[in-house]
Order: sequence, then C-alpha cells, then structure tokens
Amino acid sequence: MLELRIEGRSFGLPVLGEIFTTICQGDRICLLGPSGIGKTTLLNAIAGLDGAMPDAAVPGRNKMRVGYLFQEHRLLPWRTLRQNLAIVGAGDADIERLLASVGLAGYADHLPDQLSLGMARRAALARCLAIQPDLLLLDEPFASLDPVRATELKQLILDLLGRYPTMAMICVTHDARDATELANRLWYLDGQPACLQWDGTIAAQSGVESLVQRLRTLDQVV
Ligand SMILES: Nc1ncnc2c1ncn2[C@@H]1O[C@H](COP(=O)(O)OP(=O)(O)OP(=O)(O)O)[C@@H](O)[C@H]1O
Repeated sequence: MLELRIEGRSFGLPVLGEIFTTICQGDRICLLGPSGIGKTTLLNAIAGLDGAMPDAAVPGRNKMRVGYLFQEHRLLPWRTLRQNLAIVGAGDADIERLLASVGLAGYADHLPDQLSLGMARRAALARCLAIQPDLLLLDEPFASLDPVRATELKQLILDLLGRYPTMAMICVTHDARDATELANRLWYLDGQPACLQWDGTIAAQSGVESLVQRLRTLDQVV
C-alpha cells in the first residue's frame, strides 16, 4: 500500500536516518524505541505533517487517508464534539455512530473540556475514524491513563481494528506488551540518527518482550 522512503530528518542535528519499508493494508505495527529517539518525528513524516505526504497505492486514490491520534487530543476546545467531527466531514448520522463506537453516545453536544482525558482521547479517535483512514497513527495512546482506562482503550482499539480490517495502524508505545496484544509487526527505532533496527512480524517472534529488552541493550544493530 505504501512504499515508505524517508531520506532523513534533522532539527539542526540529524534525528532520523534513512527509513525504507513498506506498509500494507491491515498491518498492525507497534513502534518502540527509547525516549526522544524520533518516534513522533517518524509519525509526522509518515503523515506528511513536515512536508509532502508520501505517495501510496490505495485503490482509487494516489494518496492515503491518514488518521492521527496525537499525544494531546487536539480537538478544537471551543467546538462541541459534534462540531469537531463535522469539521472533518462527518454527517449527523455518522457523528452519532462514531461517538457511540468509542463509548461516547450522548456526548455530541459536550465541549472537549467537559470530558476526562480518556474520553477526550476517545473523541479524538472518533474524529480520526470519521475520515475513514487507510492508515491510523496512534502516538502513545495509553500514556497518562490509569491501568483500567488504558485496558479499556486497548480493547476499544482492538475492536476497531477488527471492524476495519484493511486499515493499517502504527502505534507508538513504550510497553512491549502492547505489541503482543495489538500488533502483528514490530518496528524498533534506535541509533543516531535513528533507523529501524528491527522491522519484523510478531508472529515469527516467540517473546516480543525479550526481543525488545535485547534491542534496548544494543547500541546499534548492523
Ligand atoms: N519541532 C522540533 N524542533 C526541534 N527539535 C525537535 C522538534 N521535534 C522533535 N525534535 C527533537 O527531535 C528528537 C526526537 O523527538 P521525538 O518527539 O520524535 O522523539 P520520541 O521518540 O517521540 O520521544 P518520546 O518517546 O519521548 O515521545 C528530540 O531530540 C526532540 O527534541
């Protein structure tokens, strides 16, 4: 679906090196790596936020639709949830359906500030889904949630992935267990500048946690 070719990114100092890989329909990728290594920078590059969006082979289109759940919800705070979803093109019936699908039935006329962090994140997820994305980017979706809410959100994401089987997902996380629960593929980003030190299917790995531990102890895998 997407031949990803990123030649590098720098902010004065190089952050990302060359990243060449392929993202296919239905791929569920967990992206792990040390703090500050460039995971968000990579998501931004994939989403085209820092320049041209990568070309993609999606049936009927030459650009992918990308839904991006940022670390902050980034809903417009002066707009209700209904208005936040309408801005990205959702009709009335879709808005009710999308909010219900993330457990927010009845909240369409609430403002983002009237929601808890977890609810606002789910509303932002509904906004991502409103554009019927080919690729869903999730940047640390469980950060700052208590364990119960994090588990609920993980289950919700699993349900959504089941409902949209062709949608690909890249989820940034610091927890290798998320990879075993959510993903069928693991990217491990490390090095200076950072590259994908590991890009492999999870089914082929017996112990993702031990693999990630091993990767964390390596300065650089050649
Ligand atoms: N807009 C920017 N301007 C300058 N430097 C930036 C910018 N965005 C990111 N950086 C730098 O690039 C590096 C990678 O940042 P990035 O947020 O992508 O890392 P990360 O792996 O997502 O970190 P974390 O796991 O802590 O969220 C950091 O050193 C950061 O300070």
